[in-house]
Amino acid sequence: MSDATIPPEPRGAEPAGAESSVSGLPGAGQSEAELTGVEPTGVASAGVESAEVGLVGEAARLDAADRLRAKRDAFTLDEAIYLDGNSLGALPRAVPPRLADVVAREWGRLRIRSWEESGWWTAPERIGDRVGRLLGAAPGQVVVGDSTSVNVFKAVVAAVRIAQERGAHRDQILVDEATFPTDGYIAESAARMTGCTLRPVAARDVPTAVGPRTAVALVNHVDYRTGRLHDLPATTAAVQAAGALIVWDLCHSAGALPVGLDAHGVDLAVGCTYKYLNGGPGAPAYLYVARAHQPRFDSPLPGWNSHADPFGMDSAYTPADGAARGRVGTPDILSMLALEAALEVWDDVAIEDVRAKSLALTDFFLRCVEDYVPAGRVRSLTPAAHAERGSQVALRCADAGEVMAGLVRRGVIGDFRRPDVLRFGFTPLYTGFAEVERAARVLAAVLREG
Ligand SMILES: Cc1ncc(COP(=O)(O)O)c(C=O)c1O
Ligand SMILES: Nc1c(O)cccc1C(=O)C[C@H](N)C(=O)O
Repeated sequence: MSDATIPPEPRGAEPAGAESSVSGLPGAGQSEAELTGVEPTGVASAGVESAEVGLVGEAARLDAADRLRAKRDAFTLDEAIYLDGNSLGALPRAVPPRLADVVAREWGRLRIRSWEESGWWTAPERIGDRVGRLLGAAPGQVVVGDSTSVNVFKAVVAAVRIAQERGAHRDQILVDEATFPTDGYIAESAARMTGCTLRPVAARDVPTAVGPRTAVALVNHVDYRTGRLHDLPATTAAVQAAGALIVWDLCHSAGALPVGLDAHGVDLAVGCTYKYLNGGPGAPAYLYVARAHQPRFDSPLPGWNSHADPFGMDSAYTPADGAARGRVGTPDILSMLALEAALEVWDDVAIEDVRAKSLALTDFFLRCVEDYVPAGRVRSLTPAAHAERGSQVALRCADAGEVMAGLVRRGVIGDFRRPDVLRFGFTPLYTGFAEVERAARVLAAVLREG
């Protein structure tokens, strides 16, 4: 980042233990007016400044009380304020040495022996169990591999097949109408392949839209655009009461909040590992098939890796038992073992603590935005109610593209979703409250400039 600049903390704010926001940054030494484009003597500035003093102090107190604070050291981060972990999580420090060992020793020296001696062959299920723990799934139900898109395909087609065994009249797939596009595209193709029709409905209306003709409902746990958290227990119960199956896309909830797959009796779920699980760009995704469905899980992609005896090289397909039935072809070992190393950071972390901090971070950001940002410039699309909020804040803003570019220039990394959404993701393992306050302060400065 060549020109990361953060408006200085207000005079009088000396947060004990808080990181310095300016020293060492390219913006250090510039006046507030130079950084923000606002004269500090202005009326608005004076009002904002007194609010800042309180919020800077509060951020310091929240950071000091944060039980997850030390986890930040487990990641490679710099002076930029990284609020894009809901797109690509930061690099865990454990990954580079582990990958170096995998390449030099396991691949370089052990070569083909590593499939067995280094545990490569069983990595999809082993790492699946590790992901499963964070999703509330008992061992043996999650397999890691492929992309989320591919796992959506496997899950939806297999779920339709199970539903149609119950009754051939089940010929509708419900899909969350605001879904991340890939789920919609794949559900549409799955519908054509299985003789179903696709019915887009709002996620909150799935419980009332589901009926005797529904085979499957495919719903996002957290909406990628607004950050709205959908009601997984109630939606799952309603879909199942109608005799259909539910498939949840957990991309934006895994690693951010408790999901409770087993506790809520979810049928199938998919998700990626490169967001809050920090598995790296293109890290393998996962597929959860509840144990009760595994014997009937009829994969539309029955590759040799999911065969009961892969090295039997039999021309007839016999599916493996358990989660391995969700495998397809040779696992992407380098990415998979990078993910395994990335997951070590979770070993002593309770997802409930992560959720508590996530809500505190998003609450605090919303308050700072409310206090700092000129009235009427942004509107939050993210629900205020905790029960309806994931781990991101989405702000509607007319000139969102330029505003996000301005934020990134000043070292606040969020993302822009067309046409008018500023998205800020909060990763409790490495995001601090002082950063949140500074991000809101920079946002206000960029908006005043604009
Ligand atoms: C909800 C959701 N589903 C699916 C995907 C994409 O899946 P894939 O990993 O196949 O690109 C994303 C993000 O890219 C997403 O946010
Ligand atoms: N998967 C991504 C990629 O390969 C490039 C850029 C962004 C992504 C994303 O994950 C986007 C993300 N799912 C979203 O919520 O918008």
